[in-house]
Formats: sequence, structure tokens, C-alpha cells
Amino acid sequence: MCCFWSIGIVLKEYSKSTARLEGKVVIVTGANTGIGKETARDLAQRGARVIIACRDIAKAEAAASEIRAETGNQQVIVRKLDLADTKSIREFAEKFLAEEKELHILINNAGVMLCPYSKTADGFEMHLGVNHLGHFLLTFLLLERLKQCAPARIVNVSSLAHHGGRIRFHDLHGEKSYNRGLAYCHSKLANVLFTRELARRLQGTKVTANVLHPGSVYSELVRHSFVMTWLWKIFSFFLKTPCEGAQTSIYCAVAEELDSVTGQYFSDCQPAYVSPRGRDDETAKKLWSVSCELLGIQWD
Ligand SMILES: NC(=O)C1=CN([C@@H]2O[C@H](COP(=O)(O)OP(=O)(O)OC[C@H]3O[C@@H](n4cnc5c(N)ncnc54)[C@H](OP(=O)(O)O)[C@@H]3O)[C@@H](O)[C@H]2O)C=CC1
Ligand SMILES: CC1=C(/C=C/C(C)=C/C=C/C(C)=C/C=O)C(C)(C)CCC1
Repeated sequence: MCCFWSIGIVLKEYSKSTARLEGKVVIVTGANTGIGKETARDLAQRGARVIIACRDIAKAEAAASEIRAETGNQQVIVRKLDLADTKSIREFAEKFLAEEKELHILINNAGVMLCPYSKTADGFEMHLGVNHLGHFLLTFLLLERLKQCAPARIVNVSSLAHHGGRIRFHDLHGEKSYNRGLAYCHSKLANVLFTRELARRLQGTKVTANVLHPGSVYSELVRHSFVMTWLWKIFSFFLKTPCEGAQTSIYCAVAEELDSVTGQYFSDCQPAYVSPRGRDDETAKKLWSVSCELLGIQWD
């Protein structure tokens, strides 16, 4: 359940669940700032053991100490994860699986937007590589542990921007044409399609997979665009705070009424409209097999 309230002209919703998470292990990617940090803070407040999976250890340690001090939960742990490098993703997963016996909630939150054309360590276009392929590989590597600890949840942070995306199988890495806004949209559509296919494959396992739009949130996401950085500053009053932006992620992670809900897209803590391309099962299946090929994995 969510509650409604409003500030100015922006309608906002808060996850109302009082669920406690003592004994539960959670991973939040990109939790050193923005929506991820607020998600980690809330889950730590609920008593979970929270793994802050970030590429910059210094920034992550600063966020973790702040959360530990504020919540009194000392089980907020930093681990290195660079989603732009499959070697780092594999090292993270290997270390995690060796150190932790359990995993109950995986929040694939980290993301980049409006990057100038660039590639990941493995030669993937940056938006597709970090936002989709990195999380696809991470989920693959951790899935057995989630299944063993079921009921468990996978929460993928996508965006309303998925409406503008398409999966350009003929030019996935933007080598023929590249627009950084569209590249973001494509990667966020990939998040929606991945969740859809993942949920279908996980039927009967008690591991759910849902995807969400957090709202338009005043965060560092716009850092690669000078114009957007200024627009975000000027219009910040109309944007959600990171704490408000984290509410739908928290809702998907803990709400009791979602125990058996899977494959759904949420916004403002409620089901929301998915674009026709985000409901295309054939594209979802093809994206799945192409992602496996690119990553050199077999995921049946
Ligand atoms: N803000 C908004 O309005 C909206 C956000 N979203 C989505 O919400 C999610 C969170 O974004 P938000 O909090 O706003 O953005 P921020 O830029 O504030 O946070 C993004 C996080 O992702 C991390 N990250 C980026 N690249 C990598 C990488 N290669 N490996 C590991 N971590 C990485 C960042 O780390 P570092 O600090 O080191 O760069 C940071 O922790 C994203 O998936 C975004 O697409 C969706 C719709 C709207
Ligand atoms: C129309 C408009 C704005 C709103 C932009 C929005 C709402 C952007 C949403 C971006 C998303 C969803 C990004 C992440 O996925 C501004 C810049 C506030 C002010 C200028 C006019």
C-alpha cells in the first residue's frame, strides 16, 4: 500500500509498508548516491544486511558510513562493482557468493544517462552496457542464490524513457548512428524487456522480477549534459527528491501485497502503462539470446 500526498503541483506517493528485513540480505547497485542511496538507507532502516555495490569505493564508503550512523545498522557493507566491465561484475559476484550465504533482494538500480559516445571495457555501447548488459550478467551470476533463498525479489530500475526506446538489433552498439538521449531510452526499454522475460522464466520459483519508473528525480543522473544539469537545477522544485524517487523501488522490494506479483511495471507505487515495444515477447526473447551471446553465457 502507498499513501498519497502532494507538495506544490507534484503528486507524490510513499511506500507505506512497515515490513522489517532483519535476517534479509539485499544488494543495491549504484547506492552511493541518488535513488540507490535512499533505497539502501530505507532497507538498512528496516534491519536488512545491505550490500552497497558501487564502482567508486571512496564514495560508497562515505554513503555507507552516513547510513550506518543514521540507522544504527552496522550491516551496511561496501563492495566494488563496475558494471562497465564484465571482469569486475564476475569478481563482485564471486566474492559475494563466497562471503554471503544468502540473498533475498537484488535491486538493479545503477544507471548512466546522456553519455557522450563511449564503450565499456568489453566494447558495449555505454548505456546498453551498464544499464542493461551489466545488470543482466549480474542477475545471471546471482540467480541460483536468489532461488535458494526464495521467496526473493529482483527489482529493476527502468524509466518512463523506455517509451522512446527500440532494440536496434542491427546496430546495438550505436556504431552506425548514435544519439545519446535515444541510447538511454533503448537501454531502459531493454530493462523492461529483460524483466518481462526473466519473470516468465522464473514462474514457479518464488523469485519475482519487477521493473519500475522512479519518477523525475533531482539526482546526478544528468551529470553528462550541461543543459540538463541547469534545467534540473532551475526546475528542481518540480522534481522528486531522491528519497521520494526511491519509494517505488522500496515498494517493489518490500510490499507484502507484491509477494506473488511478477513481471509488472510500476510507477508511483502502482502498476503503470508499458509501451507496446515493452510488451513485445518476441523482442524480449531475441534480446535475451543476443545478450547471452554478447556476454558469452548460457542462460536457459
Ligand atoms: N533521476 C531520474 O529522474 C530518473 C532515474 N532513473 C533511473 O534511476 C536509476 C538511478 O539513477 P539516479 O539515482 O537518478 O542517478 P545517479 O546518477 O544519482 O546515480 C546513479 C548511480 O549509478 C552508478 N553507476 C553509474 N555507472 C556505473 C557503473 N559503471 N558501475 C556501477 N555503478 C555505476 C553511479 O555511480 P557513480 O556515482 O560512481 O557514478 C551512481 O551510484 C538509474 O537506473 C536511472 O536510469 C529513471 C528515471 C528517471
Ligand atoms: C519538460 C521539461 C522538464 C522535464 C523533463 C523531464 C520530466 C524529464 C524526465 C526525464 C527522465 C524520466 C529521465 C530518466 O529516465 C524540465 C527539465 C524539468 C524543465 C524543462 C521542461
